[in-house]
Amino acid sequence: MIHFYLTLTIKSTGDALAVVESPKPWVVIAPLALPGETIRARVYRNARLYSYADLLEVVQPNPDWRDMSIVKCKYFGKCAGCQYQMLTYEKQLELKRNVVVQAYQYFSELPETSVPPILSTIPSPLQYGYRTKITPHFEAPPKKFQKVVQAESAEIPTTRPDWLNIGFNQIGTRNVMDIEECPIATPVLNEALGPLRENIIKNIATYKKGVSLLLRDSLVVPPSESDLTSTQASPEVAINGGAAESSSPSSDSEKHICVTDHKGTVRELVGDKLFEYTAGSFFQNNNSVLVPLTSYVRDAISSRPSSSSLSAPTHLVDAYCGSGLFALSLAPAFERVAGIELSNESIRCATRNAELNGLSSKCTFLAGDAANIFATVQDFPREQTVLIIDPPRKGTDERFIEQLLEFACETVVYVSCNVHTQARDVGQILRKSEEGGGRKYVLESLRGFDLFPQTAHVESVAVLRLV
Ligand SMILES: C[S@@+](CC[C@H](N)C(=O)[O-])C[C@H]1O[C@@H](n2cnc3c(N)ncnc32)[C@H](O)[C@@H]1O
Repeated sequence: MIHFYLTLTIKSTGDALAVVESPKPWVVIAPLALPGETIRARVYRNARLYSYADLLEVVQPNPDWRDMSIVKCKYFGKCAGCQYQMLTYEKQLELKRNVVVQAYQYFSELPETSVPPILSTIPSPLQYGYRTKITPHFEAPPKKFQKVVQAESAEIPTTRPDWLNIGFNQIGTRNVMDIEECPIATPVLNEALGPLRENIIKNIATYKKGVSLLLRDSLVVPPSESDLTSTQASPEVAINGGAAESSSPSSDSEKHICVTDHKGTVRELVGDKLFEYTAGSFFQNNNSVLVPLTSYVRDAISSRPSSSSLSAPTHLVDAYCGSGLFALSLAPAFERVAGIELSNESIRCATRNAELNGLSSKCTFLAGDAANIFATVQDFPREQTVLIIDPPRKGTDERFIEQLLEFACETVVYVSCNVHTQARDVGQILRKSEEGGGRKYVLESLRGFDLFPQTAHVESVAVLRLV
């Protein structure tokens, strides 16, 4: 393959974009470069409308933005996990706000007047040491090694052989990089990673296939009722750019362990609610920001315009509910709560979590496609009902949107880890709701949450009201 080496001037962040003007305008995407920088890059793949390049050297850094002295990870720049460690945390939050602005500008197809000013991004209380789940992986041993093993003349490695990399993907490739520690993961996951790696190295002869490991941070024991009231997390947040301090736990209920079995049970506290879920199933990966996130959604629901003559909402529908994070965190403020989720296992956990938190009498959880929820909540009073949507990255679908519009509840809160599909869906909801000529949905507020510090990802919360 022939590689093209280029000097590029960067125009945007995330995976940075540059435009080569000659012989004809052409977009090149390079990782980790910042606007205003000049970089040397090597093109390694051409798509129909653009090319991908490796960053070889930052020829002219952007001194206002780039500060390599604050990078905390020795793998930064090679590992695909983080993109923003060279930026101050304030700058990261500002860039994430811009991602929300641009997503609604380019993907919602809404007129500017329908999109409210995007509010500042809510920071994560922990900016390092926050990730409660990591999934390092390794490839199958090479055939040559497997043959030697079969011939029983294998030398069992005591140190890691050169071909064995246990870690995460290298930027822009499917090659695994060897990773011994991950500063964005919680302390207990980093403590567990070393012994886990040693065990794999010692037993590598027994592996015939590549493996994806799972490490999840869990509380050791369910806290007792008195612990639940005394360990309520503060919703306050700090921007200090510092690593997570691992405070010494004062009771068993504050001790953490690493769960590696996909079927094992993981326990987490979010404020005064205890959640248990199966390690292999979905749960948000940054516990430190979950109280600010769920409190924000609760406050946004209740802060209706003073002109509204409606009484407070009494019914909550949580579509794509997982093991009940939003449904159960918000349940105390509602008379009835209904959740739906595709995964049977998550629904089993949501039902159990309702019991654990004494909320069974008002909560029901159903396994199935999200759009099926509407048939089961026809008796909910629409003017007092709130719908929360938190779909996977691909967003929701037409069937769900059709039924949402027919259901026509007063408030919809759309939470998303992919603001681009959220913008597309919100645009569709607003446009279609106008078609009826009666009441229509408006986008009341929009703001990013930083669930993933040091990366380019942002969680977005959109609040829609029927007017
Ligand atoms: C981003 S997660 C949100 C889960 C939950 N709200 C939380 O914060 O923990 C999306 C969830 O949607 C579920 N899901 C995916 N497709 C679905 C569908 N068509 N209908 C219902 N749930 C679905 C996934 O299993 C996953 O648990």
